[in-house]
Amino acid sequence: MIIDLKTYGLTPDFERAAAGKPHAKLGRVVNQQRNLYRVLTATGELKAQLSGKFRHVATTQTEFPTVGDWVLLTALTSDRAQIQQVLPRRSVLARGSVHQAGQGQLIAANLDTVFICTSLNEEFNVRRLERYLTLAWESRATPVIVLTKMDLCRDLATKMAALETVSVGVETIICSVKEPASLAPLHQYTTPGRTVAFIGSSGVGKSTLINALLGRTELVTRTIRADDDKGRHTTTARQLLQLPTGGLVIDTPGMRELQLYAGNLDQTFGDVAQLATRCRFNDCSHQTEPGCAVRAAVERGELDPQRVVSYQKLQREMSYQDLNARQLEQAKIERMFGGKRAMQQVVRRAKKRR
Ligand SMILES: Nc1nc2c(ncn2[C@@H]2O[C@H](COP(=O)(O)OP(=O)(O)OP(=O)(O)O)[C@@H](O)[C@H]2O)c(=O)[nH]1
Ligand SMILES: [Zn+2]
Repeated sequence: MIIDLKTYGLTPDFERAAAGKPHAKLGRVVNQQRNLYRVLTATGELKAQLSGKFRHVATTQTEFPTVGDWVLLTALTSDRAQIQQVLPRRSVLARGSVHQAGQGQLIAANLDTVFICTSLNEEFNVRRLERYLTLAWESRATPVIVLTKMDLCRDLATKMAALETVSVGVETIICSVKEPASLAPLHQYTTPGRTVAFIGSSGVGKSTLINALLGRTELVTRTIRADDDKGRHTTTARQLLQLPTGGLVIDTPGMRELQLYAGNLDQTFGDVAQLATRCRFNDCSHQTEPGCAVRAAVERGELDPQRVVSYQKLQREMSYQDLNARQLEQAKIERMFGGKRAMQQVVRRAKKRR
């Protein structure tokens, strides 16, 4: 069997990166189950594990392969191989602080587009969308907002207006699987060799959309899935699937479990960050400090106070990501009591009272 890896997204960049190792096999990770990977190579699919050296040398989570990665392998038997190296990624979707600390949990690599799905019925929530956007920007793939279940939406104009406050510079696609023509804009991102993924809360219609793009019922949607049936996938061995348009879609369990993590605050909260530069104090918390430009904007009615709350929440979470357990405890104490000494006083006073 000879497979043209270009149909699996191979680009000249990856070819060049592999050229230095002519004896190694080049392949793309199409499935990961713990330490067991399935890798598609020009001569077929191989079951692969990490080489001893790889495990020995790797120090952070982000160095390990994930679905979508291009890897170099040495074959052991006709269907088994060892992964020697992960080629530099074009993008990587992760939760946690991959880019700062290298310890985030990888979800998928080498994506061109991340479709952020949110349904136009009761699920619609701009703040949540904002967080998914942050995550997508961090990945270095291009985010595209997909508003699903248009057929169930009665106040599109209100929702679009709310959306515009956070979606600057991001294309938005409004669609419904009930109207196949509305899915056409998705196809421009799934041209041959391009890789996409769908993220968003449970039930917004990700599986339904992927099935529609695949033209077959590959993924079990909520309507089909019985209540006691835990598994969402049918017998699919691949988490990276080819679409009839020639594009590729990655759908891993991690993508479904994606927790909302903060990333580049300035990207999604550009307006707040801009205002904050005009606060009198550099480390202004925008709560009680004099000369706070952020609070002033809220008071003038120019900035949604809810947005400031989200910004501060994300800011706190971000600083948390890089702290170890002990530092976390310290930070918590500081927030509650204004420092360790203050806490000790609180404790002493409490003891005295007893
Ligand atoms: N009316 C309407 N229903 C839809 C549409 N898209 C999906 N649904 C329904 O929404 C429900 C959830 O769809 P799924 O595709 O399973 O949602 P999901 O995002 O994959 O959910 P998880 O697997 O839990 O992450 C199903 O009952 C679908 O039939 C749509 O465009 N219009
Ligand atoms: Zn301030």
